[in-house]
Amino acid sequence: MIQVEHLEKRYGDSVAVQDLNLTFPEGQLTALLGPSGCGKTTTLRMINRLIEPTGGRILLGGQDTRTLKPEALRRGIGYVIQQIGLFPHLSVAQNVATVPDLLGRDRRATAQRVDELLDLVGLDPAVYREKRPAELSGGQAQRVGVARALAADPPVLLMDEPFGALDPLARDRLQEAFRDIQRRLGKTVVMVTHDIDEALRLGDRVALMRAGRLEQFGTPDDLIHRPASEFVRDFLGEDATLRQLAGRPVAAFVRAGLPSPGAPRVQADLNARSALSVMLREGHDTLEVLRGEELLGHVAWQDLRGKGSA
Ligand SMILES: Nc1ncnc2c1ncn2[C@@H]1O[C@H](COP(=O)(O)OP(=O)(O)OP(=O)(O)O)[C@@H](O)[C@H]1O
Repeated sequence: MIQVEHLEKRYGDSVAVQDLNLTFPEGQLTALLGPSGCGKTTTLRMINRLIEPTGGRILLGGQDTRTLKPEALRRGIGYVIQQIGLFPHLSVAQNVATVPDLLGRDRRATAQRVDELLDLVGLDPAVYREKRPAELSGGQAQRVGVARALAADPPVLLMDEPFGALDPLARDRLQEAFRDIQRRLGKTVVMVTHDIDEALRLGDRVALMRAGRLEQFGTPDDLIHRPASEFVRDFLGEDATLRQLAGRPVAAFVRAGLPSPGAPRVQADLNARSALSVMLREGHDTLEVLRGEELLGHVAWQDLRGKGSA
């Protein structure tokens, strides 16, 4: 758990972050969202003391981060940025092993862990272990960056626009993979993004900032259905529910029971927003949902409308 209390960062007369108070819950992913220049990156970098606050404090597991040496603090916190900065002269495996090597961990155990992590992020170790960063696509390099951040098994991960530089397809895939990993490993993640879809889709919690202050902190559902201000409502936009539907498979809305005759058929992994489009296009308020050949059940119009966040 990371507690932020009255956090402030001033640069001369200008204030980047102002009286920020919030708690990043343990084992959850919190998205830091907001317009350009609102203080997201500054907040993130104050957590691992790449930037020193000018006021307030941050508690990590109850301990004031100012009482720790920055290097020691950072060893317990993974950090992933958009330009991940892999070492070009080292192999993928050596890149992932950077921190365990630094900590003097057993070589053989580290090698095994590297393979496990490559596997976890969806890169076949036998194929990628010995490659150099220059031989990787952007998405693959980003996966290596995530594996490297996980290598020291830090309880906390800070991520700054980690998927920002990827094309939409690669981004979707890596987002999904990362979400899975995060749930499985129970890491506490703070992720800066300016992408509303990404925040609503990946965040257990979303902290929406505006001009250095916290505008709203809550679940995606809270922000969409109970916006704390006009700013929140405007920022998320009219189609906030649709946005959230886009991030969920139609399978999440399936109910058992007999479908209406002639209902169009869709596959379970189709996103719910597209399922809604199929209903509109076909003029049916029900769809049959299949996984492969198997009928899972059906989904109805009212199950999707207004329930993007249910
Ligand atoms: N070193 C610095 N000196 C002076 N001002 C700075 C410095 N770093 C950041 N700022 C200012 O602090 C404010 C917050 O910057 P920050 O990078 O945290 O914003 P952000 O929300 O991450 O923006 P973006 O989404 O564009 O990356 C901005 O107005 C920025 O101009």
